Amino acid sequence: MANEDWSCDANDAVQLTIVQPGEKKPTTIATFHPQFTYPIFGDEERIFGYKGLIIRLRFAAHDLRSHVHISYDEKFKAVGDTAATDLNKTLRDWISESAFISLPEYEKAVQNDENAKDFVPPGKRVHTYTTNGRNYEIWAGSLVEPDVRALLERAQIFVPLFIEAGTPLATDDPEWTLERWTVYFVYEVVTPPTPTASKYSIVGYATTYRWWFYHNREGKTHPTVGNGPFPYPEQIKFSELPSRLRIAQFLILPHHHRSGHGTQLYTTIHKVCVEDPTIIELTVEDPNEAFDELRDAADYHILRPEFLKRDLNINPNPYPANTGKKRPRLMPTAALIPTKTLHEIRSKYKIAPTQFAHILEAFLLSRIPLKHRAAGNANMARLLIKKHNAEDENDRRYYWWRMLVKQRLYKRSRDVLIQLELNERIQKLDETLANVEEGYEKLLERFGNREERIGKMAEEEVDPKKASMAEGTANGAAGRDRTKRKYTVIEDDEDEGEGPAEAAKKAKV
Ligand SMILES: CC(=O)SCCNC(=O)CCNC(=O)[C@H](O)C(C)(C)COP(=O)(O)OP(=O)(O)OC[C@H]1O[C@@H](n2cnc3c(N)ncnc32)[C@H](O)[C@@H]1OP(=O)(O)O
Repeated sequence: MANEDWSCDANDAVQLTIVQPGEKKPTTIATFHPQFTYPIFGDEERIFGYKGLIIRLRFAAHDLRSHVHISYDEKFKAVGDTAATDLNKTLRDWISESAFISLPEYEKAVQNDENAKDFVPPGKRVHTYTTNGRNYEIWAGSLVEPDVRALLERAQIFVPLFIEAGTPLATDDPEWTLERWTVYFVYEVVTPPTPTASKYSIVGYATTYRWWFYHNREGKTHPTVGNGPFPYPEQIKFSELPSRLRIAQFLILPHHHRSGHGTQLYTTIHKVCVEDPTIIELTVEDPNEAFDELRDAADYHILRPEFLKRDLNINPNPYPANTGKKRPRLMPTAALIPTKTLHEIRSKYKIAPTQFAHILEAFLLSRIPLKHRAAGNANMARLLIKKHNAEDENDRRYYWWRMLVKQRLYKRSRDVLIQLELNERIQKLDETLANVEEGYEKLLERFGNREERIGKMAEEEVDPKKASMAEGTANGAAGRDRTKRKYTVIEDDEDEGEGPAEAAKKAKV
């Protein structure tokens, strides 16, 4: 029989189920398939040797107590070296031994869990919110805490299954390094299904770690080498050194997608950063497209009120009146935008430089009326002739907006660009600008739609508290026409000069 007949799609075969105690035995809250299985079953994401294979991974909704159950109609009888994949062996590398008990034993343990009623997520509660009349809590705890580690160990199987190039954290590292990590758990607070069941039901989680922030000690005295004993007598606490906070893994379970939980979780982590004087900046380790979109929308929501308060806009007349027709060679950046104020805002909100530039550029674009932008069919040929001498001040603003973005893009990729012929360099920069601009237009459209929806809900005299909480849900209806940030030659990565080399999404403790 051909090999294909005995091979099946691993993403279809694996089914994840969230369970909770029921009247007599556990019931299913949700079942979903993984997005990826290549870390477990290889690049082809196929499993050989079974017909009708189902690998069911069960998780208790509150503490993620796990269970592996494998069933199939037929198994391939080994011929020489060709044998069916040893599923028990393969899965044991990823899931703890305790998950390999019999199904009745597992169901009994979930159904009769005496501790479930008193379960509270580990760490401390840092945020609560309501969406669509349902209540949620976000809890955060250090990886040093054993109960945080225990829960994370059970949750980590979701990393290879849902985060591309994600690897589970090593939780057995020394305490001083575990101290750098904080884990955030999102839970729904439900009416317990039975008198002994938990009121907590998992929604998602994120891990963050502190990364040393090198201070540019400009103008300050240089540190000197001391002759004191080493290690230092007073203990250095890594959780208190000036740091960047980096989001490593971020996951909302599929049955809770597009309800605003990711936004709530990100915004909570951001708020914690802003309130912590030892954290200088919030960064993200190798974000994917969906996370980029989430972060852009959330950061835009955070920064827009501040930008509006400061009435930020591009100065359409950056040159002094006596400049005449001759244009100075240098970009008049400081005359176009208030660079000092922007630096203050960025430091206050602790947004990484490139991310801040994205949000600022999108905002400045939004201040130019649509008909003066490419997206509103502005007369580009005319603009490219008239440049900063265009009669209409919004045309001049748009000209300068394009120049500001090009300036940033050029600075970031100077090394690549200077190797190209001038014409090619200009063309690549123009193409990249067009892609970046397209991304901003989409962000603005999504943001506008969302604000409109929220406005409508308020008009319909929905309870105002509910309307604001429902923001996340309202998000769900926005346009689905998405593109990844596209760069022609220019890679636009995080601004983390001395971050660890993370080619893959590899979390290092
Ligand atoms: C640092 C990292 O770990 S990167 C990896 C991120 N994690 C993953 O990809 C794991 C699997 N996916 C997930 O966990 C979730 O889909 C997340 C975290 C990406 C998004 O969580 P959600 O709770 O669904 O996001 P939320 O409802 O707050 O959406 C907010 C905005 O994010 C963007 N967004 C969310 N999901 C997607 C998606 N799949 N594709 C594109 N944009 C998305 C949208 O702009 C959305 O607003 P909209 O709904 O108004 O269009």
